[in-house]
Amino acid sequence: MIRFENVTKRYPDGTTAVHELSLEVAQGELVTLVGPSGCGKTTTMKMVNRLIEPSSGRILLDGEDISAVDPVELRRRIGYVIQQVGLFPHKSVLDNTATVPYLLGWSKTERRKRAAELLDLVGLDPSRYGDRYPDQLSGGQRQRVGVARALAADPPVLLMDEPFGAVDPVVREHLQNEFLKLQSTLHKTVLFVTHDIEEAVRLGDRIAVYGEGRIEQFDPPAKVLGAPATPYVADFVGADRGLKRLSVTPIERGDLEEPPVVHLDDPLDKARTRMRSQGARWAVVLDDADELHGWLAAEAVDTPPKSGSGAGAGAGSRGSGEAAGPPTVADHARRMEAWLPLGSPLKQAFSSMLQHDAGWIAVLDDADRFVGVLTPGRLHEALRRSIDADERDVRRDEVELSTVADA
Ligand SMILES: Nc1ncnc2c1ncn2[C@@H]1O[C@H](COP(=O)(O)OP(=O)(O)OP(=O)(O)O)[C@@H](O)[C@H]1O
Repeated sequence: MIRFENVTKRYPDGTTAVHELSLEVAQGELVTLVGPSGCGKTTTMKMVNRLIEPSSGRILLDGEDISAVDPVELRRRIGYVIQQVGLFPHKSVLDNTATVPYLLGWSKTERRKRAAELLDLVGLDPSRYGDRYPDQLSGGQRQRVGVARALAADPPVLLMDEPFGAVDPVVREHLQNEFLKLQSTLHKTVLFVTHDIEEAVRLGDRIAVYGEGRIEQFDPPAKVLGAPATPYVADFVGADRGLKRLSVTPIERGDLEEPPVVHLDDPLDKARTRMRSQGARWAVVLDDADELHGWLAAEAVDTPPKSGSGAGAGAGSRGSGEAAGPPTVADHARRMEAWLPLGSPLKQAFSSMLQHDAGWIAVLDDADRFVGVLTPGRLHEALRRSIDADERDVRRDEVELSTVADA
């Protein structure tokens, strides 16, 4: 979708901001450009909407050389979001959002309708915020208006230059998550500049790590963290890259343990037999609808209270007024709050274990069915697996490269 071919930008004072850059961003892909201040990220980005012209090389958009496209027409196809947002202070939020539809000559009704839709999309209620002025918004809300405005004419391409750079870390994380959610439905082709490696890792399908004016590595986040291509990249991603990697490695089925599973209405004897036969100290408890209820500890099963005592921490404990039958799992089951969907990052699993002070967390599939549990040991193995996979990839690349070199 966006293709740089040997693009160089030399400024009149002799500074080479970008040197022989070749890079391809696929349709619907989000590529983050990350690197220290002054390495040429913004220059790269501004060459795509022709705010800056390359000194040599060419840039293709959807196969078309952009140097032949009228810049105004080109910019209609490209949404642009910058750190200082650049909202018009004397215009309402609704009118700011409708800037591009206005320039495109849409009727007032059409523009306002579209602007309202977009404000909704970025999480701002148009009836509450539409008539406000930018200085009546928080920094995070202004950034949202910036994103809504960039999306107004539904451009296939978005350029985002440190769009969340000016807000505090908590708001930033919130905006990043919202943006990811938005991107998962809109599938724009996005070039996203940041100097924050955490942000690059969290958002990017692929990351281009810039050294001075050139790309040191262009790979998916897990690979940049797991197998930095050069000492420069290793240094840039930081010594704690193993930790950062937790946030880009998803929980897979193969990572999970399968503890004994019992149901709330199972007799305790049956649960005991099942747990003993698997040598387990606990079992996962499901309700009638096969949904996760919680867990059952072996101690509770081993030393059951006298029948009919109604003891137990479980939400399913029966009231004292009921006829006392043989004890069931419900009498002793405990609620379990620590669960995550399959595919969640390992980091979330780790933080959930800490938050709930749990030695494991339950993992559910898309339909909320229980599939297994992740334990600290399995989490470590999952991390190891993803590092090993990348090392294998790197070795394969080396083999391919040397084969090409030998040919
Ligand atoms: N108009 C200009 N004239 C001369 N040099 C420039 C001009 N604009 C940028 N530069 C230089 O080009 C290099 C790359 O700048 P650029 O703004 O692309 O970097 P960046 O990676 O986006 O930095 P930052 O993260 O600080 O925004 C820098 O050395 C900068 O000083």
